[in-house]
Amino acid sequence: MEAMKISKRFFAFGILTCIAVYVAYVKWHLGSKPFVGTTEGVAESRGDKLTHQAVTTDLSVFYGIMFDAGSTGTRIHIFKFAQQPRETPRLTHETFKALKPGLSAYADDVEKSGQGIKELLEVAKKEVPMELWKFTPLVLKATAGLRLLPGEKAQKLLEKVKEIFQASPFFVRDNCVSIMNGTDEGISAWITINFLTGRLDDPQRRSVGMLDLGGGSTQITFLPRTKATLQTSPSGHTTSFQMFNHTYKLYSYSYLGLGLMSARLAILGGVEGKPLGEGEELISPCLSPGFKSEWQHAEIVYKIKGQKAGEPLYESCSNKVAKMLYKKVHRAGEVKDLDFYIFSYYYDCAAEAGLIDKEKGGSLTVSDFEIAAKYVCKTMEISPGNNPFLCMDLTYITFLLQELGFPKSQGFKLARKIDNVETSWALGATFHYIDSLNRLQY
Ligand SMILES: O=c1[nH]cnc2c1ncn2[C@@H]1O[C@H](COP(=O)(O)OP(=O)(O)O)[C@@H](O)[C@H]1O
Ligand SMILES: [Ca+2]
Repeated sequence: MEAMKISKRFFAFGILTCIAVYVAYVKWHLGSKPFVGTTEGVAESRGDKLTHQAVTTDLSVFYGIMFDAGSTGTRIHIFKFAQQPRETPRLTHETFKALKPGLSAYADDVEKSGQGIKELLEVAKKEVPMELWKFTPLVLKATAGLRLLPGEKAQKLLEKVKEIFQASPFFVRDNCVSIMNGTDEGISAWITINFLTGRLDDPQRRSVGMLDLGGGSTQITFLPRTKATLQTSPSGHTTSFQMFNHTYKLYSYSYLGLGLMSARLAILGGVEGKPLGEGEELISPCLSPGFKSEWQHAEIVYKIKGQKAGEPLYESCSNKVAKMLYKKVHRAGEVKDLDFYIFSYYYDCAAEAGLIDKEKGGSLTVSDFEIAAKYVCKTMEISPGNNPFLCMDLTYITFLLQELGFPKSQGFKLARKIDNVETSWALGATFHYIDSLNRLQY
């Protein structure tokens, strides 16, 4: 694969420094075995034999493993970095594998939760050369699924994962398994997208914002250009973070319960974690009239039903969605002047509706979602089709984007991968983690 250059200024310098310190750190931490594929400079100081080895294997290779324990699935990202002597390191490859359901589905059967984690760890063992296993950091971060679970249940699941991680041959620290807070999730995804589009290392290029629509929560993150945005934001909506000797002041907020699956439940009138009573069913104006089925969410099965035919489906559904979203979302004025990438269920729904190519992604406006919602809802007045939720989902997205402050004409970019790397928070979080190892040293 064509390698991507991290390169230039602070970012290149930062990553160089932090990898060097990180190597020093793991060597110090784990003993003094020579580091395979060490750089020429390091090897020279270690005597003839190693110098010779460095000439023949002059490429340093580093890996980082990040598990994304999302509400609807668990995914492993294995990142490979390469560094030529005296050159900046490059992200050269990502291996990605996803499993369903998410960790939270095993809340009442913790033992079973380990199976998927072990399966994904096997992928890492195949991908990372054996001699680098113990230098390769292994981390799991959980998002909305575990945030929504009672604390004790979530902790038990995390303990189980930690046990498995500690028994693995990879480099694990005490904080290797955690629930990530929503702001960090947004920041990490923002780092990923700005890194992959080459904006982090080029101050001349304006950064892009990002919107992620998960199953349980949804995030908005961008770098404000006006002071007014930072000054008028509600508390908790702005954040400062440091990475590679640079401080960023971002607008970032995660709405727990407004991920697509949680939103479906709220639109249907259900309550998270609460099963329906005997004979009860959820009747929705967003489902095809007369449609009847069962829907499972967070391990609970709900009986669901469409409303009797009457008002046009899009009108009745949008009234319901607007009510559900009323006063839940902050409108940041500046967003209409910025470029945004949108991820996850925004992408999946757009692909499902045929608005973008499933593989290649594309560009869409809020209006495109609205037109698709109106069209799909119209067809659902006759038949539920293959995806009985599509009218609801597209209507929800249309309203959510407007509640966030985007006008109908706003365009968005949709990309699942850029240069063969998943556009997920995982890469940004890996950079951040490596940087935190760096800070640990000083
Ligand atoms: O790395 C990824 N690559 C592709 N899609 C992803 C990735 N991570 C999450 N998704 C998408 O995110 C959505 C589910 O969100 P998730 O399960 O992460 O919920 P959460 O973020 O609310 O915990 C799905 O559309 C899934 O395809
Ligand atoms: Ca997610």
